[in-house]
Amino acid sequence: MSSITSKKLLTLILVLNENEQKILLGMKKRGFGVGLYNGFGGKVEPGETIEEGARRELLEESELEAVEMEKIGNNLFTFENDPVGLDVHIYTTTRYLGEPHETEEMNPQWFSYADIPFHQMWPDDRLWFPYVFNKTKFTGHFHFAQDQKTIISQELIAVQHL
Ligand SMILES: Cc1cc(-c2ccco2)c2oc(N)nc2c1
Repeated sequence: MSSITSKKLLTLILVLNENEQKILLGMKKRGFGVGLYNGFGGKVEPGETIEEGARRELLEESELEAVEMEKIGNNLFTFENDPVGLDVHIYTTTRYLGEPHETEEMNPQWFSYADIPFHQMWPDDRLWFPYVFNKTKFTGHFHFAQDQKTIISQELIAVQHL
């Protein structure tokens, strides 16, 4: 049972090449989640919408500009003995401009849907990525042990609207 007293608002954007059934993931080069592949994203700045924040982070971290984005999910991540939860708003984009390039934060790489490196990603990803590929909107709550690696409990619900 998590007893958070505050939440940090974060974004995560997944770039999909639907024709080739590939997803663009970034290898995180520093900071929180370093050494793991993930979508692109980060904090929402004051004065920007969550979607604008997601678009900005994608551009900063991959040099791609999302033309359209679809809201696909919302995950709450909580940790044992930590009063701050992470409220992560998740988007996909299939229409984007530019080519992905390595940046200070991320080293981008395309993966076939069948070859996603889940063993080098956050352990929750393998649970909710199928919702993304099926375009099923979802809300999730993943409660982590203090090691930030082990999921103690989880809830994942398909929803009609986010
Ligand atoms: C605990 C946790 C955090 C994040 C995160 C940090 C910043 C944006 O997302 C995750 O991202 C994914 N895919 N699983 C995650 C688990």
